Amino acid sequence: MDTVFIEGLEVETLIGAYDWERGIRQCLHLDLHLGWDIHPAAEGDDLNQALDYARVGQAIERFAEAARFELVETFAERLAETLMQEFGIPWLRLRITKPGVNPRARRLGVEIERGSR
Ligand SMILES: Nc1nc2c(c(=O)[nH]1)N=C([C@H](O)[C@@H](O)CO)CN2
Repeated sequence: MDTVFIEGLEVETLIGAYDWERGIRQCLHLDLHLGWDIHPAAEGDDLNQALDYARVGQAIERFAEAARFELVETFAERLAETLMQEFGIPWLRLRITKPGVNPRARRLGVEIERGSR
C-alpha cells in the first residue's frame, strides 16, 4: 500500500507520569506513516481524493491540545484511533519521541502499527 507521511512533527501537550509533569506542557516529536491508495488522487489530480496531510496535521494539533495523558503509550493509542476513525485510514505506523528525558539516549519513546495494509 502507498503511504502519506508526516515526519518530525512537534506538538505541545500535557504528558507525564510524575507530579511535576502534571502542571506543564511538554514537546513530543511525531513520525507518521499513513496507509492510503494514492491512485485516485493522482489520476484526478484531486485533493478531495487524497489523504490531506495538512488536515491530518491540524487534527493532531487539536488532539494534543486537549490530551492529558500520563504515558506516551496512551497518547499513541488514542491518537491512532482518532486518526483512523476521522480519516478512514486503514493502516498506520506512529512513532512518538519524548525529548529531554534521558540525556544519555539519542531518542526514546514508542512506535505502534495499527490496522492492516
Ligand atoms: N514506557 C514509558 N516509560 C515512561 C514513560 C512513558 O510514558 N512510557 N513516562 C515517564 C515519565 O513521564 C518521564 O517521561 C518523565 O521524564 C517515565 N517512563
